[in-house]
Amino acid sequence: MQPFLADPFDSDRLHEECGVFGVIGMAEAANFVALGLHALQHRGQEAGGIISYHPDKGFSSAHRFGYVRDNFTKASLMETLPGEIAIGHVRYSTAGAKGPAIRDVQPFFGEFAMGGSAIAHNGNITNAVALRRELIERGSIFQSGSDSECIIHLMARSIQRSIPERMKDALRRVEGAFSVIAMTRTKLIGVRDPLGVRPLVLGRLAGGAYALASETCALDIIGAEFVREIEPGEMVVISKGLIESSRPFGLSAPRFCIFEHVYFSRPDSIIGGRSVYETRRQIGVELAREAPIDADLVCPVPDSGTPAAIGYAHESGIPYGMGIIRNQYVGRTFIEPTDQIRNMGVRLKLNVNRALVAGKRVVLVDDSVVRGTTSRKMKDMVLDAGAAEVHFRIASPPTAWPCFYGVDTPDRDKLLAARMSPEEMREWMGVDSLAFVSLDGLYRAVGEAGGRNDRCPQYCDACFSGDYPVAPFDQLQRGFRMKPDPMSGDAEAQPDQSGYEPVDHTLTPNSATRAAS
Ligand SMILES: O=P(O)(O)OC[C@H]1O[C@H](OP(=O)(O)OP(=O)(O)O)[C@H](O)[C@@H]1O
Ligand SMILES: NC(=O)CC[C@H](N)C(=O)O
Ligand code: SF4
Ligand SMILES: [Mg+2]
Repeated sequence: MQPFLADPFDSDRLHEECGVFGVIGMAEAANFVALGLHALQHRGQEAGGIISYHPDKGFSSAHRFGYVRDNFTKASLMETLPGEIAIGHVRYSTAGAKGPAIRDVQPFFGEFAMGGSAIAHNGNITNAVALRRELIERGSIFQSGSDSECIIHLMARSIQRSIPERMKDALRRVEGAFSVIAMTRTKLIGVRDPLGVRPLVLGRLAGGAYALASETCALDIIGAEFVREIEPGEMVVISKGLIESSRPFGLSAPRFCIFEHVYFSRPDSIIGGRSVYETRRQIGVELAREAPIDADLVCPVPDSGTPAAIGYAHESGIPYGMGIIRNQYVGRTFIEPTDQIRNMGVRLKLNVNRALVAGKRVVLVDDSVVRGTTSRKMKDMVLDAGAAEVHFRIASPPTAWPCFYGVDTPDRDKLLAARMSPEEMREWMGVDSLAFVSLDGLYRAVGEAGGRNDRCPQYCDACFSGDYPVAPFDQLQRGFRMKPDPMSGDAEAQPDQSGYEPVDHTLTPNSATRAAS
């Protein structure tokens, strides 16, 4: 039996995608990092790590599997992480060993001529396989199977004289998505890729201390004031209470991940000046306008479907109720269950509130459909409980393409929307009606009144549209076929509405990058 297994019941879902946090200028900085990582736990539950620096004791590090609360709360461990500067990482892997491997857990550390440096990366490097091959051929000795380790080796090869300059050199060679927090003996560094696919924010604490975090909810937990987002393509270097900003990359139009608004970020975070909760509620409003239905009750699939269900109920005037109750104690640290328990699937996490749904025409609202497992099982459970009708409303467009930018997505042939039209999905789920918010509706909900600008999309929405803002180099090398560009005149080559074409499904982000390690 394995001591730790990522949620055995959702091995084929979209998984979260790492959280990063750093503090400079606070005594016992590692304790603040532990709190920040705890607030970011939803972004990765596989493992976590913290590195700190103390002038007398040098760099110290701890990497552990499992939840932050089970590891980084023990005084005996936290005492080993002294100093006023520290960074940390919670991980859901997109690369590296298949199965838990402590050597892949971040932050990573490197010793350079001008001193040590540690980095923590959220995102996924789309040319990591190629970079790794090149680096190994030139003599680099990799310690892990992670894509993120390439950054340390590229820094080691740079001829620049300071660590921030070496980071710039390194990151100019890296393609894909990265929000990186780094530290030296005296500096805290934050940088976002030119498209700003993944989030990163700056916070201020009393006495000239600063924090960098994936989301604002992690600033709230330590009482830091939100200052601003790190801009796409920006690097900030914080030292002695001063912040230096630079733009190491050429200018590009930003393409923030729209799925952060739909699902990944916490609803109490603020992204792009917008409350994530309010955006999700607004998606529900758009859904109710686009896909109205005559029904008696609107129920969220908790927790992630809740704000959209509130919006749907408000806009439609149909009463809202908690027809599905989530067991808050279902964790992700189960030991491997027997097949019998595994087959119970979502039943262990979600249960129907029979008294509420019996005899009613129920609208179930969820944030996304990936494999369709949740929706299909929920429909059965709600009907078993005596509901008269079940209608599904989904607060995102059909997820038909894998993410190569830091979200662990199932193989493409397991994505329901890659194989079926919405009507086929409805039939397969066995529900009375099924509707997804349109891409334009989603864009309106995130504040783009005119919807999606197809010529220059305002967000990354590749998992819905197949329009990848950064060509996934390693994947293309391994046979992944992108949807033909409609602007190039090849559009007729598309086989169906979702753009599905059978591809080599062994080449998912994980297996592809893992194969190289
Ligand atoms: O179509 P499927 O393959 O079933 O995946 C979709 C479901 O997965 C996610 O929930 P999940 O239960 O993983 O996590 P949550 O508790 O954060 O909503 C998402 O919110 C959907 O409910
Ligand atoms: N989900 C992430 O952001 C993962 C970061 C990095 N690619 C890793 O596998 O560890
Ligand atoms: S492909 Fe989807 S999940 Fe991945 S970055 Fe783009 S919008 Fe986000
Ligand atoms: Mg869910």
